Amino acid sequence: MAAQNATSAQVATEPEKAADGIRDREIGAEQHHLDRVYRRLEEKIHEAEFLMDDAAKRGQVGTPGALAERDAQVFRAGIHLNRLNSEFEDFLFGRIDLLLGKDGKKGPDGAYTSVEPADDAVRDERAEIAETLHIGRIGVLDADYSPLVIDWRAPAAAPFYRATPVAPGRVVRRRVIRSKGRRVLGVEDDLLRPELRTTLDGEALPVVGDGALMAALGQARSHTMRDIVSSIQAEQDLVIRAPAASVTEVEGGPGTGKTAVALHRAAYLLYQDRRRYAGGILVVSPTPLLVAYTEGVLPSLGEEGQVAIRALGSLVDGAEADTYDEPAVARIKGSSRMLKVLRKAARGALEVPRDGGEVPDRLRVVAFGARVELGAEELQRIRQTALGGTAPVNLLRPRARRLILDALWAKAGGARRYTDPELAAEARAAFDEDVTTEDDFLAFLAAWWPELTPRQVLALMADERRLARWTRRVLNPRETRLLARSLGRLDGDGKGPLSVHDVALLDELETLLGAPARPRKPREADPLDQLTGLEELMPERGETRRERAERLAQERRDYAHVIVDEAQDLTPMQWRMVGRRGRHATWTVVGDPAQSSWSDPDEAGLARDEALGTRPRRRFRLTVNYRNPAEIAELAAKVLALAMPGMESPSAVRSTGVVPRFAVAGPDLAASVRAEARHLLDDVEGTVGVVVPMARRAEARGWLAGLGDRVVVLGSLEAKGLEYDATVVVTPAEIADESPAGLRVLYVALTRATQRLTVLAGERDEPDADGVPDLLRD
Ligand SMILES: Nc1ncnc2c1ncn2[C@@H]1O[C@H](COP(=O)(O)OP(=O)(O)OP(=O)(O)O)[C@@H](O)[C@H]1O
Repeated sequence: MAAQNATSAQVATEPEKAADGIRDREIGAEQHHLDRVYRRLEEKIHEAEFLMDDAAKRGQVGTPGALAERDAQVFRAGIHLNRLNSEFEDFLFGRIDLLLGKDGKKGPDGAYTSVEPADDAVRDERAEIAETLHIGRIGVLDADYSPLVIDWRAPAAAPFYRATPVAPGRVVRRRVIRSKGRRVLGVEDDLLRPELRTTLDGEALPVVGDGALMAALGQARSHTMRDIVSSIQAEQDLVIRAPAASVTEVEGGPGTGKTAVALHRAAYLLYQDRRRYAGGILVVSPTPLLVAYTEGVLPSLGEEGQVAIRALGSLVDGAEADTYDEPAVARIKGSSRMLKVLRKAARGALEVPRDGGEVPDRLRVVAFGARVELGAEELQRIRQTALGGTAPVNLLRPRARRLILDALWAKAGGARRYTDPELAAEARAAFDEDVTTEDDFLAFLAAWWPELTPRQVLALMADERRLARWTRRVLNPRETRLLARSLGRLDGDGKGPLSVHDVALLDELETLLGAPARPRKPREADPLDQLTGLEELMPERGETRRERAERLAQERRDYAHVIVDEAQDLTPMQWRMVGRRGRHATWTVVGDPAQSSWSDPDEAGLARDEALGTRPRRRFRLTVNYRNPAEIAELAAKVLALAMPGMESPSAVRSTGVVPRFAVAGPDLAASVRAEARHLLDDVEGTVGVVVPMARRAEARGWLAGLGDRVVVLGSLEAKGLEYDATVVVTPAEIADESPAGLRVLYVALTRATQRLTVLAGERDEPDADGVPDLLRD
């Protein structure tokens, strides 16, 4: 049998030989073009180097502006060549052959702008190719400014992605070119106007291969995501190039390319309006695993540094959370009810003694040679008045200080002593000076109105009795207990492991507390201050109020565009956190309600609406599943029907002919998982993901030791957005039972594989004789 195969592989038929000949010729043609591109780039570098050299030799020849321009040219050319040589394996990846355009107008990239062909471009099924464009990751112009390569994001490249046989526009043939370094390795063609196959210009237009998409989808997966720049599909391209105004919302099932599209959109926006977006695009991702998986995509598109990809647990500076609360706790922490609790906590924290001390209930000072005292009630009243403002608690401290001085001044009878306003102001200034330089007063203030950090307040919430005062009428006693217990991980200063949901609470507290004031720089007393009584409200460091506002805004980071991936998973509190980072931003929000692990979609929807504000929204839907073969998608659809009855699943674009495997775990679950993972490692070339219930995540880490780094184990919530050549989904019923959104989490787990899926049933799955779990039977 093997010998027979070898023979048939060696002897090619005549048509095969002819096809090989055409393929070689076409590869040769593309190689020729690529060589030309490289020659041109080298030329540009030499040109730029020469200019620089020349400029240096001639000293100050030319204006400084011209010299800077030359340097910039050298710099740009250098970057081009560097990228070409090192980063971009397939720098030049596409070509379109186009009919004559309707109006004959050309755009800035030298290509015809019209999408539609001229009326007489096709006559009696004959036509001429009027234009051939090569598409690449960056644009290159020839010496005569004709386009050698068009940037994939340029308008002229759009037909490469948008043309379909139903609406081909001017495109006759679309070609994907595969290359490595400077060598063209292959070409794959789609003929979009099959009627012109043999009649173009009187000659055949050769068509090679089955199209690039299938080739891309069949490739083995690694631990990092690839860009899809050479095979973006029309419905995806519409999203990528949607105008940036307002909010772009994208929904689509698993594997429809939402993440890929969102990242390509970031690159597109930067290309479109670099000035506006440079340094200001934030991509919010649900997990650090997904950040690690996707962060290589933008550099591969030539965009590095301008886009911040952050996991929800790392959005707040200094916090790096990747632990998960148990579902019941996560539900409390994520709910918008927490806002009320945190508001009370931020203010109530002032009343909690710090560092083993007490909150003082009286203030005694000596001023003008007399003792003046404020008692508990007076202090309480002052606190309430100060807290009457809506400003953040730390920023109300100067107001409280001022109110105390006022009260002391009144008590000391200061106001009565002077009738002349000028004298009164002077005396008051001296009084304030006396009081505020007393150590006792400073110690009192530090204890009575301490500057609070978000972490400290969070830690204070770990005391159940105290927390109960802040959760009254908002959380029930059981919820209060769960919340307090989960925060017990933190020490008195709030140090300790944070959960992903804690981070949104920290961010909310930061807003409620305000940044603690910086150490004051002693400054000359301004007589006007005394008169207006405003000095305490003036900011530190000699900043104006406006400067301070700007500094605070900058510290918070306001982005120009915010992309939210897996948006269905954001809790209301997380929406508030993300919303604060995009108050003036345009947005791209991608997600799939069917994959939501949040239990109350309506509550999250309201928070999302609030974060996005009243900006107009443009909605898109992606309908094709590029990840899962039909056999896997079909199985997952059974869970979808249970999780979200009536929700349509996306149609899978390919099929492998291999149905999912069902196995039943033996008494030693670890051994069963290992055996299944091993099987799959033999079956596929790339990665294997083992998805376990969250509760088994810790124990499962040891199960696969020694199997190599192609296989990874992850908790069901961590599987979000990731994909593997093959997956083992362990004990589906346990995953489904783990939280109110468990069925949707299971749907996510079942849709991670690009080739093979094994379902390993446990006892709770009630497998039938074929090992099929109850949940997955028809
Ligand atoms: N046009 C395309 N060409 C080639 N591959 C594609 C294309 N669109 C999507 N893919 C591939 O399909 C897979 C799924 O894409 P992606 O992860 O972006 O989907 P998703 O909608 O975010 O999925 P999920 O909702 O499950 O997280 C990826 O491997 C991606 O590279």
